[in-house]
This record gives sequence, structure tokens and C-alpha cells, in this order.
Amino acid sequence: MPDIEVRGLTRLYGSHRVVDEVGFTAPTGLVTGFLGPNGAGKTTTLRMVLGLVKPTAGTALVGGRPYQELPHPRRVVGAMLEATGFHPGRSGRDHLRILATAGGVDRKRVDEVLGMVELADDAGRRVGGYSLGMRQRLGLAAALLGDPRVLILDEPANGLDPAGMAWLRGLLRSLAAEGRCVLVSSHVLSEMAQTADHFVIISRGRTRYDGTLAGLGDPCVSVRTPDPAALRDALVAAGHEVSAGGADGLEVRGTSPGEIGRVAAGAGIALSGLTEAGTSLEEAFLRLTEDRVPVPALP
Ligand SMILES: Nc1ncnc2c1ncn2[C@@H]1O[C@H](COP(=O)(O)OP(=O)(O)OP(=O)(O)O)[C@@H](O)[C@H]1O
Repeated sequence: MPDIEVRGLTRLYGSHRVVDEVGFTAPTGLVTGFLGPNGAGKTTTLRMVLGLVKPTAGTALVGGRPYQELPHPRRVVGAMLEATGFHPGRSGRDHLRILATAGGVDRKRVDEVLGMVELADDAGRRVGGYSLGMRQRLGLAAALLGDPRVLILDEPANGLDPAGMAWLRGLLRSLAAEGRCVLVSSHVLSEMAQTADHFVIISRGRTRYDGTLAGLGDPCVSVRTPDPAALRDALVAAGHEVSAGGADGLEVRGTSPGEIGRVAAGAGIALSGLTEAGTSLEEAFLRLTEDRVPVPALP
């Protein structure tokens, strides 16, 4: 069941159709990557889903209801729109305590979420002295406070260093694996290709794609391993289409290097090379967001 369902969502500012009949779903238990060029209408769409901007037309349902009609919205949906709005003189912990009190959340949860975002050591420091990456982590902690089953995160990777990005990927994947719906916007396509299971691409306010990475084209990943026979068996067992690619290599269609890495790690097989060829998310993104591309019909 989709936890977020957007249909015909439209927002005009003056005569400018900032969001124009956008439609997509974000399924439960998956990370949905919400992608689009600058000014595509991503933030406006997310703000409409969260009831912060009134749609000119269309509907956005969270767990089957408009956000405003949810009985305990903060416990159902955790959102992080931008890492601003923190009082610079307050500590990170105090900021979360105030939010917990306002949201009817047990204050014990504050230290739990600080641990989840790895900010416990800096929780007593003033937020004014935080780096952008630390403010992003604090924003994530705030989104997680109510233990929500739906997470809506606008550019959470902004300001994170490479280790922070890898950490965020793991966190988002584990939140989805717990059965939550995670909708996350990003400009970092290579990172999204490894993090998300489901992709929504918008451009100029219109939906260009709503589906899996494999559905975007026919990507091919070349993988080398000292034990190709074992890796072939593990990949086939995981449902992948595998063909031979040289003496110690295999070619796998319709998946990502991250997925191949996961299968190999799960089967205890070492890899000696992993390269993506053919359609990458970046190629598909550029193709789908070109102005002259007609908007495809969506199911
Ligand atoms: N309150 C507003 N009044 C007028 N125009 C607005 C308003 N909010 C957004 N817009 C316009 O709507 C368009 C889409 O903005 P939005 O922030 O939703 O895009 P985005 O996809 O999130 O962009 P980015 O990736 O750059 O953050 C932009 O042209 C923006 O200037």
C-alpha cells in the first residue's frame, strides 16, 4: 500500500504553474527518491503533502488521508524541509526537548534520536556553532522524534561529507527496512541510485517518471570476482538476470552496483571490480528532464 499518494497536484503562483498535475506514489517499506532539477517544484510538492502550502488543485494523501485530517500527524509523519529555524543560542538537545514537549513525545526519546543521528556528543553545544552537516543531523533527529511511519526529507544529504552520506544511506535504508515509507529529495544522483528503491522524477512542475531504477532503461553492471560461479548462483537466486562477461566477470542487467554488493556481501563473496555501464540514473535523469521531452502518460 502506498503511504503517500499524490494525484493531479497543482499549485499556481500568479500565472506560473509551479507544480502542474503532479502524480506519484511512495510505497511503504521503500526509500523513494524524489528528483528534479533546480526549481522543478520538489519543495513546493513536499510542502503541499505536509499541508504547509494549499494546492490549487489535486490531492496528496498520507496513509490514505490529507495531512490536515491525520489525528496525530507528528506521530505519523516526520518531516525535514530545510536545516534552518533553529534558535542559535539553544543546544541541540534543548531544541529537541522543546519539540518533544510540543508534540506530546516522551522526552526520553530525545536521547534515542540523538544517538540515531550520531549527534549525542555534540548535543550540549549551541546550535549556532554547528556545521551545516550537524544541523542536517539535528533536523533528521527532529523528524524522527515521533517515531513516524512516514518520513519526508528535503535534501537531507546537503552539507554531509562522504562518510556522512554513507551513514545517511544506511540510516534511510534501515528505516525503510523497518517498514517505514521514506520520501527523500536529492540532487546527488549517484547517491540516490544506491539509496532509493523507487524513483520519482519531476521537471518544470510535471511528473516525468514514477518507478524503479530498472524501469528507467536497461542499466548493465559489470562485476568481477574470483568466484564467478558462486556469484552467478547468488545473483540468480536473488532474481537477477546474469550473463557471462569475460573470464572472471559477469554482466547483470536492471540493477545497481549497490544491490550487487549487497547480494555478494550476503553470500560472503569477494568482488574484485564493479562498474556500471549503459543507462545510469544520471543519463535517464538528463534525458527525462530535457525541456523538449514530452510528458509520458502515467498509469
Ligand atoms: N511562495 C512562492 N511564491 C512564488 N513562487 C514560488 C514560491 N515558492 C516557490 N516558487 C517558485 O516555484 C518554483 C519551484 O520551486 P521549488 O522550491 O518547489 O523547486 P525545487 O524543485 O525544490 O528547487 P530546488 O531544487 O532548487 O530546491 C520556482 O520557480 C520557485 O521560484
